[in-house]
Amino acid sequence: MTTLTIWDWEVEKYPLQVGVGVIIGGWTFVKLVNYFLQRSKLKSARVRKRAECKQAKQVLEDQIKQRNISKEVVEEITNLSLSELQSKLKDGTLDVLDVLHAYQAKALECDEKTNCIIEPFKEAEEWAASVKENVSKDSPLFGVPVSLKENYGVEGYDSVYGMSVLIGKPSHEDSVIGQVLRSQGAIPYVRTNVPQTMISWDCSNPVFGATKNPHDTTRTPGGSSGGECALLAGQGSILGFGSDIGGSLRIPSNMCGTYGFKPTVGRLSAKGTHGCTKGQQIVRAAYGPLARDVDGLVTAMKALLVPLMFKLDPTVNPLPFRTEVFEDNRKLKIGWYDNDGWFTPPPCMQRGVAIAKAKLEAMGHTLVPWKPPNATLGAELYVRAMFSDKCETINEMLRYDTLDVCFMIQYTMANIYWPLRRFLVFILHYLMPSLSTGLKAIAGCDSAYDFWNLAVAAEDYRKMVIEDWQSHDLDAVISPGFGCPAIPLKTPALATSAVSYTTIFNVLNFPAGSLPVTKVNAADTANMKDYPTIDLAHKTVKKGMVGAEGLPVNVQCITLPWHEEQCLRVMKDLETALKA
Ligand SMILES: CCCCCCCCCCCCCCCCCC(=O)NCCO
Repeated sequence: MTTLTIWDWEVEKYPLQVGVGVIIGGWTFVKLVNYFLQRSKLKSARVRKRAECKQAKQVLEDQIKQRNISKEVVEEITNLSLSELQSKLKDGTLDVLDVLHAYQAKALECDEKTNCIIEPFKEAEEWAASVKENVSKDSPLFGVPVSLKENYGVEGYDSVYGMSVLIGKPSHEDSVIGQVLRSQGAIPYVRTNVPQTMISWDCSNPVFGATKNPHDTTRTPGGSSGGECALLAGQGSILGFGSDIGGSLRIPSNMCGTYGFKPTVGRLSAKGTHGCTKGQQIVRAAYGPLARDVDGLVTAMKALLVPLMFKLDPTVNPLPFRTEVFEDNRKLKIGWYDNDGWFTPPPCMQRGVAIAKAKLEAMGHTLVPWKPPNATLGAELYVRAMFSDKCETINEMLRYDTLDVCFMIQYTMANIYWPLRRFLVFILHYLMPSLSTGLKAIAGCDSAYDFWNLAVAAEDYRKMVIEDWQSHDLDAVISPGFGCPAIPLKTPALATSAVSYTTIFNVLNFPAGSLPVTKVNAADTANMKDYPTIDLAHKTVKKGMVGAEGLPVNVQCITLPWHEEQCLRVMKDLETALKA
């Protein structure tokens, strides 16, 4: 009888061991093969998607060449402000198609420099023709080209937000905001890039690559609506739309020197938009406009707050734009702060607030020091809510995907094995307290009971901040636009703590807008020598400030929930004072 041997084992002697070994080996082999097959499937999907989008851009570029539109005309049209453009479209000085063609050409030029566009809409010409035929010239956005962040659903187009698994799964209908925009005469013409998962303030992903800042292409444009703001800052868009669950309308506005407005959740419709935190109801995403001036934001809000939106999405508050509140010229009491006590912003951000404060005072408003109490609790609640599912939704979507550098730190922190997490939380508490707080909070919730308690804690925090605000009798508050100006590409994940300046108003669900007030100057960078380097985030910002001269610096204006018009009014006052 022959003896079956594996290596030099006699199988008959160890049947159990061999059996278990074969099962484990076979299972591991099948798992590994499956893993590599799934990864290669996703890689092919990415390659295919990139090629399709490149091809769509190429087709548009060829059309632009054929149209023979001069560079001067493109500049002339794209340099007009929104109100100038609107009046020229209305009185017929400019034709809807010419305006569209100018913006298409300018958008491709911006894309060349910053990689801000995912793809143009193939139907843009058709939509423009339909606007000319069916929409009244008196409609607020008649003939205005608009850009959309990639997570706005558009029938027949994928919303991928850097997750390869979402490639080839197109939306079946347009978002409500998209539908209302088109009914008001707007023409969507391009969709813009975002970071993987959109839970990042950088703007890169393995499908479409990194978007760069038009002011300095070695730096981030911010995120997650980074493609939108890079395009606006390069004059490749006049009006864009994005989303904000932690600052995504305001952070890239601050990095690119553009204007962004986050309304109260439920003021504008979220129907037909996409994201990977849909089931998380403690901090919800708000949708809003991005523009080149405050008038652009106001025009967009007015155009959207109409009966059609309330009909298409009856879950939104049916409150039309209150022009009387926006135009009110009563002098206001405005709180200000330049350090939230959680993350120290560099001197340029504090100077931005000082400029805004002086300008608003010169307009007759009263400015008093105030900041949201307990910013550390605000940051903790934010991170726990965002990762309350222990990152499982994202883990599932990213299982076979390539992880982008913009999400790597969040992913790693969320997935650390619990004994190691406990150990690190304990050690870091003494070395880098804010990192320790973040690491503890990002562990999320252990049960539904835990989640309910988190919801109660967030509610109590909102109540406490509102009471404090009201006890100071404030109408509005101004703060730094973010924790820092644009820092080099790939470094934002190392400075995640800087998001406390924007995330707090998502936890609170207060309307907040961002507008440019100044630029980083040589004195700001020289003053960095005293900047604290207490943890990785501060160190990253300090390093990132080298060579930052000339970058935009924004401030935020904030009001209580549903007071959007008052928030925009403060922004308008500040813009007027700055331009005077
Ligand atoms: C606030 C304290 C941070 C401590 C570090 C812990 C890591 C937590 C990671 C949280 C990152 C949040 C970034 C948010 C950026 C903006 C996201 C956004 O608004 N997206 C729009 C989606 O529609």
